[in-house]
Amino acid sequence: MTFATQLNAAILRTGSVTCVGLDPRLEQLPKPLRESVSENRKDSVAAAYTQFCCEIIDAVAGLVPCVKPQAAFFEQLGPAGMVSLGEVIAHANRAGLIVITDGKRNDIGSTATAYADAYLGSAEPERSPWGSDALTVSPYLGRDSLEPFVEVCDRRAAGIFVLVKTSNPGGGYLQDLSVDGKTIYQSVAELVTELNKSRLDADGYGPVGAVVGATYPEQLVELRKAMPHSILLVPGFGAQGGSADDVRAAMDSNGAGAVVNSSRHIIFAHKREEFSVAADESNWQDAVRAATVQMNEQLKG
Ligand SMILES: O=C(O)c1cc(=O)[nH]c(=O)n1[C@@H]1O[C@H](COP(=O)(O)O)[C@@H](O)[C@H]1O
Repeated sequence: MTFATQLNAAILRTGSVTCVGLDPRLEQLPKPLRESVSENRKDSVAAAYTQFCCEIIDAVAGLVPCVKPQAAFFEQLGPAGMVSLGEVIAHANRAGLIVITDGKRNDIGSTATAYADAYLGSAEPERSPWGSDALTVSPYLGRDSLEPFVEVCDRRAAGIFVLVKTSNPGGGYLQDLSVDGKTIYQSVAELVTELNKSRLDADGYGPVGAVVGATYPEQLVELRKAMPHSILLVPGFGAQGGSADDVRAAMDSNGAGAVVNSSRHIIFAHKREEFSVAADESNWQDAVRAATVQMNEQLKG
C-alpha cells in the first residue's frame, strides 16, 4: 500500500484529520515530568521528552491518524535528543500511528538521497533507520533535489511533504514573489503536481504531499485545486490562529486528502484553562485527550 493510500485509510478509520505535533519544550512540560529533570543534564531532559511524547502517543492512538515529531526540539539536546527522537518514532510506529518527521530537509541530489535513506520507510524489508513514514522537505534546491526523495518513496511506500506556502508571517518574502506571471509558491505547486503524475493510487493521490499553512486560507483554496494529487499537511491551526473554517477547503469530498497539525494547543493542553487538570498536573494526559477530541469535533463540524 502506498503512503497516500495508508494515510487516507487511517483518516477514514479514525474519522479524524488531526495530526498531533510532538514539539516538546522543557519549561512547558507537565509538573510530574518537569520535576524529575536535572535541567543542566541533556540526557535527563531527553529522557523526559521521550516519556512525554510516548505518553501523548498512548493518549491519542486511535483518535488520530498521525503524529509529527519536530526534529528541532530533539536536536537541541544533542546526541541524547536524537536517541529520544528515535525512541519516539519507534513508539508511534508500534502504536499504529503514521509518523511524519518534521525536519524540513534537503540538499543537492546525492545528499538528498542520504536524507531519504535515513528517514523514509517504516516497513520491512527496506526499513529506514529512523523509521518514519514521511518527511517534510524544502523545495529551494529545485527538481533534482526532490527526485531522489520521490524515488525512495516509490521503493518504500513512503511520502514527503514539500514546503509550498508556509504558515509564518514572513514566508511570503520569497514564496509570494512573482516570476514569469506566477508566484514562487504557484511554481512549486506545479512541480509537486508534476512529480506525482505517474505515481497515483486508486484515489488519485501520489507520494508528494504539500505543506500549506492554515494561516493563509485563500491560498489554501487555490493550492488545493492546483495540487489535486497531493495530501496536504496544514500547520498553523490553534496556537498560530488558524481555525476550522480556515482549513475546510483542504479536505476532499471523502473528508480525506489532508491532515491538519496542532502541536502546542494539544501537547500542552494542561496549560489551557478550559481543560482543567489537578493542581499537581498528574492527569495531564486527560487534557491532551480532551484537546484532541475537541479538535476532531471542530474539524468535523
Ligand atoms: O512543516 C511544518 O510542519 C510547518 C510548516 C509551516 O509552514 N508552519 C509550521 O508551523 N510548521 C510546523 O508545525 C508546528 C506548529 O506548531 P504549533 O504552532 O505549536 O501548532 C511546528 O512544529 C512548526 O515547525
